[in-house]
Amino acid sequence: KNASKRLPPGSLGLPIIGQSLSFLSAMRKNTAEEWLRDRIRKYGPISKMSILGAPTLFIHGQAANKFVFSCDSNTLDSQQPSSISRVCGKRNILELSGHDHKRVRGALLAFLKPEVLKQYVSKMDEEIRKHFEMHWHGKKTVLAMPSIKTLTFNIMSSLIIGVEQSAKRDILLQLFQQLMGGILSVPFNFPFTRFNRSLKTSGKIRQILEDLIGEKRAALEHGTAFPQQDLITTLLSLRNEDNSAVLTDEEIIDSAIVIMIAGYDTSSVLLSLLIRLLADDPSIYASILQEQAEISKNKASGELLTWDDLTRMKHTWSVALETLRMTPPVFSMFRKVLKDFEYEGYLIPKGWQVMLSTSMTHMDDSIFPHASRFDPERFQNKASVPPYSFLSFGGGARICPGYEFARLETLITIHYLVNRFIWKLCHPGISFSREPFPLFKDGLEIEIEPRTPL
Ligand code: HEM
Repeated sequence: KNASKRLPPGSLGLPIIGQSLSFLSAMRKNTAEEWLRDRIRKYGPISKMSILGAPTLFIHGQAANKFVFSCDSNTLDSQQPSSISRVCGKRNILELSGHDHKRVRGALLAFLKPEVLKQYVSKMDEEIRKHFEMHWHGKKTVLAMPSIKTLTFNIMSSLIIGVEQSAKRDILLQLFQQLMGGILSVPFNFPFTRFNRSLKTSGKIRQILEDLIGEKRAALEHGTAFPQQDLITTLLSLRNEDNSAVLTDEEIIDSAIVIMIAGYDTSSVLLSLLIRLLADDPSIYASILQEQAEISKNKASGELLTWDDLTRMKHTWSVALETLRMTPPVFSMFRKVLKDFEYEGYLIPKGWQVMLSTSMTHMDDSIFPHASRFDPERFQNKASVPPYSFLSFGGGARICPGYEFARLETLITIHYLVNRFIWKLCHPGISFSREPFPLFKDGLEIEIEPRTPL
């Protein structure tokens, strides 16, 4: 056979199931990195397998990451399980490609870019303080992970769809939690399946968002809302040269659903990991407290944080980035193969998917020296992190547009946490399973004490 027509080494396993069950079980046991390491030992950094219903090319290394993130979108594009498009809508950003993807992404960034988000620091600050005052102060123990999930949802709700503290927001939180339950499920739409429940919930959320769009459009027309009030008003206000809308209502609804999902679970994982780290490591806790106390020292009681304050939280953000390196919430990324291509002499057929592992890259000693050592100094100087090697926010045309949003909410939350509380884990040494995002089985239960009175 012609060398250029060889398929990569490895096995596609059993029909349909392939290696899915063993991979998902490793994810749950938090040993997926070992699982992939074993493959690399056996087959090298390029191999084939079959997971999540498709033949898969697994590639590892900085050059592999560069290849995937800079590949043209006619060859490789976003790959999502079909349950996601059914639940989130077929015009959501993850499903769009080429020009449509660029247009919707550009529209989202009109709100998510730093120049706009900097105006929302005080709004996030109020939301975060209120959360701690209502749910943490006066308590002896807290289930930190669910509590932080509620917090990040509330921040998203208030800034992204403009729904602030109200019965409607509580309903939306419940609906989104139900939606998440079936978003990564086998898409069989029979009564009582997780998928069926998610689809029904998605219908209810869409109705609420449709009504919201109607209210916001009217408010913009009457001048009682302003264009950059939240993401939805921003999207409704974007116009082409001929005054036509840049996004359809369907695209606005689908994008809002995806953004709410993409934004709140990932950020809550990062914050939960930080809460565990700071409980476990007194020296990191002390170094963060020192930076944060320095910032509060110059503020009057009750004064809100500003954008400038956040730019001074460099060490805290380095600790967060190092946490994301050691435990990336998104373990691996997938791309769909849209046409045959050749990779390192192997044929990769149309219809396959390509998988990259973030964790494997982050734990590669040739990229991050002494990779298993927690060292926030690596991120003090951005230039010292080699390109295509820090993948927690992805890369290329689909790199996470929520980076700045996540940075702001993380820094403000950590500021109030360390200034106001001392905490320890109720179950030291507690680990998490990946479902697919890291989930602490005990809810990350902590014992808390106030550091300063309110
Ligand atoms: C610590 C927090 C976060 C992490 C670790 C994270 C991680 C990621 C990753 C890895 C991707 C790329 C996936 C791929 O290429 O297959 C991504 C995409 C995305 N993220 Fe985030 N994210 C975070 C927060 C957010 C927030 C707060 C928002 C919204 C406000 C957001 C919105 C999105 C969207 C819309 C995409 C899809 C982009 C596209 O397809 O062009 N993310 N995120």
